[in-house]
Amino acid sequence: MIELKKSTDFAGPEGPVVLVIMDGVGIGRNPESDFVKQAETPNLNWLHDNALYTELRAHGVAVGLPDDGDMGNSEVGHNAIGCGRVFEQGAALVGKAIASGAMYAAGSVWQQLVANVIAKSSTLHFIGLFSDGNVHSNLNHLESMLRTAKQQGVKKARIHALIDGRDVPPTSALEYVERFDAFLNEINADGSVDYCVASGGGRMNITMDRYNADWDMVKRGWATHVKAEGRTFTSMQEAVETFRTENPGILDQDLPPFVIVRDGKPAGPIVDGDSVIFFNFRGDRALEITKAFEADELTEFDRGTKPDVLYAGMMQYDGDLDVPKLYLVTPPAIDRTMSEYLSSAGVTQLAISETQKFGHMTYFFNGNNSGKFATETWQEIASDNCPFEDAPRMKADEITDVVVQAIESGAYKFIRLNFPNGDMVGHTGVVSAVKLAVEAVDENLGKIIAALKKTNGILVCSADHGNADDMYELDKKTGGLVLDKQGHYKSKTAHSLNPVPAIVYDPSGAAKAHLVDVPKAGIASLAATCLTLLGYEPPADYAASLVKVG
Ligand SMILES: O=C(O)[C@H](O)COP(=O)(O)O
Ligand SMILES: [Mn+2]
Ligand SMILES: [Mn+2]
Repeated sequence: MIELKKSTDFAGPEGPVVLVIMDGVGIGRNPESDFVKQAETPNLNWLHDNALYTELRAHGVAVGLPDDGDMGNSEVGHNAIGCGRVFEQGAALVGKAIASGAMYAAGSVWQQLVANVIAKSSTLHFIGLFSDGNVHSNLNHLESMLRTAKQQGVKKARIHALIDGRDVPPTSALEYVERFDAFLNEINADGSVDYCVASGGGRMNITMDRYNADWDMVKRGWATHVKAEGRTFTSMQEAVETFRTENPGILDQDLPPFVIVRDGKPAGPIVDGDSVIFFNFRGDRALEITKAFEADELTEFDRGTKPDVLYAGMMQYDGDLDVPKLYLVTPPAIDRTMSEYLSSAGVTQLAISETQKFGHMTYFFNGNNSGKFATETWQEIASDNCPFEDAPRMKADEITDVVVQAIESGAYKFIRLNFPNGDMVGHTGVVSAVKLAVEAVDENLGKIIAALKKTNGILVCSADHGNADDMYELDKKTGGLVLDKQGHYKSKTAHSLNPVPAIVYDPSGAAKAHLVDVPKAGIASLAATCLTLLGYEPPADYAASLVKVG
């Protein structure tokens, strides 16, 4: 049984502590590409000057990624914030399991998948994000698995490639296609194996929906990968080039689905007896396609006859639901989350966001577990299914209405919320909309501050990683902004490597909070900060609180 100790310095505020995660709102380094700076943000500006303000690391090893060249992301960010500690995550763990050979060892799930296709002379399929963004997947992992499959006697492999452009530059698909074609040429060269791409499409068009926002994406993915139904091409390169000619300006993430044909037939439908690996390590966008492969009954769409395959995920995606049944790498054992501690102390908690980030504040925040603790209430505001550049306010106003009511009701001592705008609109690359998105967050922050003033609550405001603060491509060598042929800045849709703000505002002053020096502080310190402000002693192994009280 875990236990949270009351602080002897401060009994906690009269009103609630409200943790606001401004998804994708970092602190930019280049004013021209920083659309947080360029937005009108009177509330953030005021907080910067009048509240406790510091900067936190939100990328690389500070959030459990393999190295400091890795940008932050929502999974590792919300895990760190909610769990108060830094755990090595999918990107690092899969890399290590491959390097040590543990992933392929005798008795492993990998061995079961390989044995299945060898025994049945069937096909080993790989579905996943065709990327080296290290957010959901890494192409290095796919290439390692294909090499190992060849060594172990797998004759036929098919790859179903979800084109990225969201964790990597927006129209970079052909760079990955070229790299992978060269890899396939090499691996197929001695004629002993037949490995090729069978289908694919843009990741925001097929397969990788999350949080039940749009199951039609999964339906299209199923038709494409499993049934091999759809528009046909002879190569992935031909598909990408054709779609771009037909729709100039289309981003990779939105590319339509495609099926590859060889000798007039689809190259790789998924059929009875095959093995299937979903090679993304991150869970949010893996859970729905996993359900489509695993569930006996599926109500979300008509799958037709489900092929009888051996299915595995790269990792376990949900520790509470034990999904998927088979997985290649064990995720970090994340225990004693802030939600669990608060629940053990009887502290009432509200978690809220709109659909696109709802699981971030619940499932990710609680360490990739979908179970709810006793004192938690979860509230989801339905997201619109529209291009977010057309509706940059998203549901920020609606989320805030509920939060303000929750603050004023006195029903919750701790409220946590995520405003998706900076991130979701940031991923579109449309900078005029990004500005409006950040302004919507700022305006709603103002309403939350007003409610906290009325109730003597405390605001903790931060972000999980940057995005809107870095909207143009940077030259990796010089760090300067890249220009396209017309001399314009090149738009960027991925997250940034920038730090994020951390703000503590206690309008009544009851906590007598002051900042303490936490060397190399990262966003994991937000958990201990919230616990301190609620009047508790943070657990000894949590990353240090940013404030002292009393
Ligand atoms: O899944 C996504 O939308 C992107 O790959 C990463 O964005 P997120 O980490 O902010 O969700
Ligand atoms: Mn995020
Ligand atoms: Mn994002």
